[in-house]
Amino acid sequence: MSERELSPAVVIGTGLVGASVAHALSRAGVEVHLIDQAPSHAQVAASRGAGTVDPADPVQVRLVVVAVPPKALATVIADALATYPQATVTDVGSVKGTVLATLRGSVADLSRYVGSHPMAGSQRVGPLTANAELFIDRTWVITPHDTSAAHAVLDVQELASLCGARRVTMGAAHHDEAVAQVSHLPHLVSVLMAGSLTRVPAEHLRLAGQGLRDVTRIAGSDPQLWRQIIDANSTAVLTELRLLRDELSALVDDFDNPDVLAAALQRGLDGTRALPGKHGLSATNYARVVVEIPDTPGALASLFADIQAAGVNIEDLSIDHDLEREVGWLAVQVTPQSADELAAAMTAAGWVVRDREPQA
Ligand SMILES: NC(=O)c1ccc[n+]([C@@H]2O[C@H](COP(=O)([O-])OP(=O)(O)OC[C@H]3O[C@@H](n4cnc5c(N)ncnc54)[C@H](O)[C@@H]3O)[C@@H](O)[C@H]2O)c1
Ligand SMILES: O=C(O)C(=O)C[C@]1(C(=O)O)C=C[C@@H](O)C=C1
Repeated sequence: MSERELSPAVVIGTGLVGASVAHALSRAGVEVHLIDQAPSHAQVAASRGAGTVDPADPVQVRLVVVAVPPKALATVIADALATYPQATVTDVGSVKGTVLATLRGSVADLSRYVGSHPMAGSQRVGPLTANAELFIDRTWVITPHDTSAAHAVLDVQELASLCGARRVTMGAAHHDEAVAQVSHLPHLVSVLMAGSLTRVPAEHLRLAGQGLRDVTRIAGSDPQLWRQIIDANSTAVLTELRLLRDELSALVDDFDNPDVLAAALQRGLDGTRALPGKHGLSATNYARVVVEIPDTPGALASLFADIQAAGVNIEDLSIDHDLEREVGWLAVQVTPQSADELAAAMTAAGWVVRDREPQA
C-alpha cells in the first residue's frame, strides 16, 4: 500500500511508459484509470491488467501521470490541471525545460505540476511492450520548479518509489543538460552507427555479433518520437554533438599516430568505468559465465532453477542467439569469487558452459 494516498490515479498515454507506470501502480494497490488518444491502446493496457478504461470522477483523482509524446506534453498537462482540480499532475517526458516554459506561458497556477522522467524504457512502443518491472532500480528524475507545492513533490516521490525506482531531484535545465550527455547523444551515435550499416553488404552483416547489436539497439526506436525528443532539447544536444565531432576529427586527423589511438581506447575504457553500476553504486568488475541453452520452452526456467540451487547471486545477465543453430547463450554476470563455483555447478547439472571469463 501507498504511504501517501495516490488513489485514484489517471494515466494519460498508455504506450510503453504510461502503461508500465499503470501496471506498477495497479500492482501497488492504486486504482488506475487509463486514457489514450487511441482508445484501443487504453483497452489493450486494461486487458493486460494495467487499470480500467472506466472514467474517473475528476474531483476524486489524486494523481495524473501524463505519458504522451513530447510535442503533446504541455497541452495535455495543462488540460489535466484544469480537468482534475485536486490532483498532482506529473509527466514522464524525456525533456523538461521546454515543456515547463510552454506551461509557464499558458497556465496561471502550476503549483500542482511537478515534472519527472524515469530513466528506463526501450526501443519499442505501445501498451503490449509495457511491464510493471520497467522502473525497478532505475533512476527516476524529479524536476520540481519554483512554484511546485511541497505536497505535489511528495506525491511524485511516492509515485517513483511505488514503481521501484531510485529518486534523483534536479532542476529542469540541469536535467536537460544531463540527458543530452547520457541519453540523447548516445541515441544519435547509435543511429549514425546503425545507419552506416545500410551501406554494408548483406554477406558482411552476417558476421555481426553481439557487439554491433549492443551499439545499435536503441537506433531501432521510433524515429518520430526521437525527432520530438531531440527537437525539444536541441541546444544542449548540439553542444554535445559538436564536442563529439571535434573528438572524432582529432582521431581521424592523427590516426597514424599509435599514441592517439591508444589514448582514445583507454579513454573509452575509463568512460565505461565511470558509469555507476547496479543500484547506482560504482561499477563493479563482474565475471561472466556463459551457458548454452536450447531454444525450447522451459529451458530458461530450468537453468534459472539450477543457478538458484547453486546459491550464486546473479548480478546481471544477457542472452545472445545463434543465427544458425537453435540455441542461445545466457551470459550470467557474477562476482569474480563465485564464477568458478557457478561454472562447476552448471557443468555438474548437465549444462554446456562455453566460457568463464573475467570481465573488465
Ligand atoms: N521510450 C522510452 O524509452 C522512454 C523512456 C522514458 C520516457 N519516455 C517518454 O515517455 C513518453 C511516452 O513515450 P513512450 O515510449 O511510452 O511512447 P508510446 O508511443 O509507446 O506511447 C505514447 C502513447 O501516447 C498516446 N498519445 C499520443 N498523443 C496523445 C494525446 N494527445 N493524448 C492522449 N494520448 C496520446 C499514443 O496513442 C500512445 O499510446 C514520451 O514523452 C517519451 O519522451 C520514453
Ligand atoms: O532503451 C533504453 O534502454 C532506455 O532506457 C531508453 C532511455 C535512455 O536513454 O536511457 C531513452 C530515453 C528516455 O527518455 C529514457 C530512457
